[in-house]
Amino acid sequence: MSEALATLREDEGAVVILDQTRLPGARQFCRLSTLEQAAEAIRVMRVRGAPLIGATAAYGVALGLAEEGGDTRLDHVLATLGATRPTAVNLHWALDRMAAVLRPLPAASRRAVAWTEARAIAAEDAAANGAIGVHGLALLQEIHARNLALPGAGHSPTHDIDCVNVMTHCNAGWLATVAHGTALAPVYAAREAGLPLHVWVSETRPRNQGLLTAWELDQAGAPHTVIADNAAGLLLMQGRVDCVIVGADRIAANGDTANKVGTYLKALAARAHGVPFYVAAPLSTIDFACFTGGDIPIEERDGNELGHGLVPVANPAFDVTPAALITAIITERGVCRPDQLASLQP
Ligand SMILES: CSC[C@H]1O[C@H](OP(=O)(O)O)[C@H](O)[C@@H]1O
Repeated sequence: MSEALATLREDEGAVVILDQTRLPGARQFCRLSTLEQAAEAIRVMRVRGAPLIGATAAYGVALGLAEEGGDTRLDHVLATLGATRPTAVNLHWALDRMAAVLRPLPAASRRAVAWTEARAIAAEDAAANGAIGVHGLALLQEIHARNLALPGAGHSPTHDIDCVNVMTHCNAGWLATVAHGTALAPVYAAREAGLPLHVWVSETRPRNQGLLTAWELDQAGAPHTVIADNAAGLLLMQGRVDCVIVGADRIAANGDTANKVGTYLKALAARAHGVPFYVAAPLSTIDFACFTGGDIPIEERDGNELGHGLVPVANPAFDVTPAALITAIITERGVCRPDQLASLQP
């Protein structure tokens, strides 16, 4: 991916982000120079996606300490950023990590160290997602080999058996991270490996992040088809999906997973039709302090995103998929069953 496509980069004491509220129509960049600008960018989803929200919050701490770094200021900076969005644990994980590094330091040295730590969080996210791509590719290669061994391979009435058909929900591509993406990382790795692949892209109402996924895949020259969210069940029933791969905003210790609203319905339909359902996420998205999905705060966003003020609406931004419906979780440390997460605990 070229630098010009980067979601977030440093620029002389500020942070330049790709404004995702302008995509897919326009590729517009925003310069964040203050704590308030960083908080607003997260809150209104100029940057979005759990890992990218975490990295942006980390840089937001550095921006917030530009003038002074005393305890009161640090508390205000952490509270301001922590109040932006509740569900993606990466935001709170990043702020906790920044606090742990900065609190023991004298106020005068906190600013420089904050930039260094934010830079490390961003670099670690990119590396983790690259590894997710490698582990996810192995799964796709297994599916491809299994398909080719099927009787009548290549003569499916509904789709090309030689091609691995992946379904995804929302956007968990490089736009949602510092680099590579999570759910789309195996897709990009498959492209590089020459594995024939097609992606069913769920539009993902009401913010239609699926169109971000389509924009990404178009940029990559990856075959894809956008579908209405409600069409997923038919495609799964018709045998036109070989696996579902989604991202995550918070994975509880038991493997229950919060992700964009609509994920749970796809998991139910996938299980009903024997299609493997994978969650792809870095370890920074696993919240071991959260025992089950019932403990995950679900963000309720402004109803105007859905009803435009004309009708009464409910607008939960996420839902929780029970671990029992998740075939495996693809992390930078490998692929594991939801009931094996404890082995990944730091
Ligand atoms: C790689 S995490 C992507 C994750 O975040 C998205 O939520 P939002 O667009 O509201 O930030 C969605 O749940 C994606 O799966």
